[in-house]
Amino acid sequence: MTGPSEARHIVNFITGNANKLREVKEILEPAIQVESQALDLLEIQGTLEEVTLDKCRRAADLTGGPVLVEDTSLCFNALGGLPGPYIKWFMTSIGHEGLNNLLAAYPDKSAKAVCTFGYSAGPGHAPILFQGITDGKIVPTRGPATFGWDAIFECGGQTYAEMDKTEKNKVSHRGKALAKLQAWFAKEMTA
Ligand SMILES: Nc1ncnc2c1ncn2[C@H]1C[C@H](O)[C@@H](COP(=O)(O)OP(=O)(O)OP(=O)(O)O)O1
Ligand SMILES: [Mg+2]
Repeated sequence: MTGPSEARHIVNFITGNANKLREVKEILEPAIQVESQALDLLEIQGTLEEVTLDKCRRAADLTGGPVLVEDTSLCFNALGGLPGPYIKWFMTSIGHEGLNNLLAAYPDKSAKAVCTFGYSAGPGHAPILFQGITDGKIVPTRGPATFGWDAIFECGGQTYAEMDKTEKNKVSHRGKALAKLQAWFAKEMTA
């Protein structure tokens, strides 16, 4: 319960991606108010967790305050988890068709979409991670190609691009990770 005298939780979500920001707002608001700064944070090489931890520390140092960051990976099981955190560069360079072609040599088209959020209370505070994973498979493009690789990731018979927003947020890697973050914030608020 939030009374008029109680401060509502506000997060400063640091991202350069407007679509991510829209999804995060759709899921978290109104319970958690989402503010944002569009900074292009340097991303290191490493595991999904290492990439987000480093991104979160960098964002806290740059803004000097509490921050939320997120990193999205798309892991092909036949390729030992690649492209993983490097999906953005693969998307930009070879696109939907190229990503499908990468799997042409393998019967296994299964993939995992992994979303890792990092929250830090500010510079010097250890980031806390919240991860969500959705299993699916890589298919030729279906649905409007408006957000990254949405149109080639199928789960439950539909690609992310074919789902309506509410439906996608319920099953998506981002929705699952944010459910964990919401539960953590709810505990913090009552602590
Ligand atoms: N739910 C999604 N559906 C489709 N594509 C997605 C989704 N989430 C992220 N992507 C895309 C956007 C990027 O090309 C790539 C993830 O790279 P990532 O570094 O996490 O994002 P980004 O660089 O665009 O934003 P940020 O500034 O938050 O790092 O996957
Ligand atoms: Mg990025």
